[in-house]
Amino acid sequence: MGAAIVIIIAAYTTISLVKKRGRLRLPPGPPSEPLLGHYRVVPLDAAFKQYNEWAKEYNSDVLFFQTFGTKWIVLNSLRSATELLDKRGANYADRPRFVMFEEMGWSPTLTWLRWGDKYHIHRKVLQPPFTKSKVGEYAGIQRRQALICCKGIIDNPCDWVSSVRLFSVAIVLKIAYGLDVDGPRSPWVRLAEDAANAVGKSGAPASSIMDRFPATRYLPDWLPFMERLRYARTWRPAIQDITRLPFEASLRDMDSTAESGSFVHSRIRVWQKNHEKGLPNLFTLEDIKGAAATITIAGNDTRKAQGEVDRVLGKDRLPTWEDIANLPFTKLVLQETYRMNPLSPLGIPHASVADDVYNGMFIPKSTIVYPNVWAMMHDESVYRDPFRFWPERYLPEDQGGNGEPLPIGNFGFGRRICIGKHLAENSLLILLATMLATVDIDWPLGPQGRPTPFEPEWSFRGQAIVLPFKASITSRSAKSKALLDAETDVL
Ligand code: HEM
Repeated sequence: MGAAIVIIIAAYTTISLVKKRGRLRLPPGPPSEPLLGHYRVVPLDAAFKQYNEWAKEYNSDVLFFQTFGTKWIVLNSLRSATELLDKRGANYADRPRFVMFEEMGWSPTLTWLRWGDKYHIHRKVLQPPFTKSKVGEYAGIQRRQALICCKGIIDNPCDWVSSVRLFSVAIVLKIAYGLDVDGPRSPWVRLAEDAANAVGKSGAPASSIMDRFPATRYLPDWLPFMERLRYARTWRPAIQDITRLPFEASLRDMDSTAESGSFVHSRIRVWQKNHEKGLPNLFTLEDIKGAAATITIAGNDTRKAQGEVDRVLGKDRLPTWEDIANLPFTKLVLQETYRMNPLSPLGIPHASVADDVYNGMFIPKSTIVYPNVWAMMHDESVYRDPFRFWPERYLPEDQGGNGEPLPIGNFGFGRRICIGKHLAENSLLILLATMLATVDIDWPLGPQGRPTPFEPEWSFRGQAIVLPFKASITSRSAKSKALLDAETDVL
């Protein structure tokens, strides 16, 4: 019975596609399997690398795939991504349905919402607190957490990962809920980390068997090919906890009048006012909960940069926000980090609203669109020696650089571009500048007691997540340590 349904869906999709596209061709792609289409052809791990290989093999920056009636294309060049997702943005502003994330227990959240009224309300509420000018209000929190992070790294170098986790969690929990996180062992850090891992290792968004064929979400999860349904159900409590627990704690704070300017507190005040006046609340309490969780989930040749930091600061103080403008090379280091390892190598997929034609290729309505950001950032025709970490590549030729363009796409494209871009960039810049001023990071010591280079390992199941690695971490100098201790003592 199940097989018959699959055959009917596959036949129906093929016939309607042939009818609609007339003489236009679909973008090319590798051969598919009978019934399953490309389901087993695309690898779960590091799919972006395989897509990049296929783009070369089929000599096309746009590739087409389908399975169980679900169609998707992959954009492997910046040119196609800008043309479709930016210039024709209105037609590509939708998202596919994220069935696996529904199964994981997500409430309505901006990132996964389909294009429509609910989406517009969420974006209207969530965007203003994160505009370029508004994020300046979080500068104090960010600098404070950068200092705490660097002190933690120096005091406990073997567990540098916990200090970095604390940095990102403490900033977003303060902004979203007004919560203070008191150290790397805080249960809030664990909670946010679990939820980020649940999403980050769940595979490229909208690519599970449930996303391709939603009825499979009702199958028993012990079946051998339902690995990702098992994953979704295992991690469901983590998503439910991150949505519920900080929200409840934030409401308790509000009751005890320890109110902050946090996102939740200000939205609850709006909600209460409307409620008292008998006005409709389009942004419901469930929406506030989901939006705050979104902020939490959504929310890195250093010696040369160190030299720049030293020149700007001298050695008698630690970086402040005023210094950031004078650290152009440090900014390039950050850009090169984005380029080498984009956090979401296949972005977060968009979906097309209506049929379209690009370079003579037919793109049907409701096609899922993945920008292969990793391929764009490793394009040899744009970046010479793309696997080399080389921040100078962006400098003009007369300054010893290569005049290459800054990477585009790490924060997405078009109407769905990341709302947290400015917040994230500021956080990373102040952390990087503070690290450069206070910490020396080198290769770990090998058996002969000498620094030994190695390649860190990555998890590429979904987001690109570097696995914890050992490094030799020391304070840069007694003076920088004393400055750090003095500043963190008074926090
Ligand atoms: C380095 C950190 C971050 C990176 C690399 C990143 C990257 C991205 C990407 C690739 C997208 C998809 C854009 C698209 O669909 O084309 C996105 C969307 C989004 N990001 Fe971020 N993000 C970061 C930090 C943040 C932070 C701190 C927040 C919270 C304030 C945030 C909130 C969002 C939201 C709400 C969306 C969905 C926008 C929509 O669908 O309309 N992000 N982000």
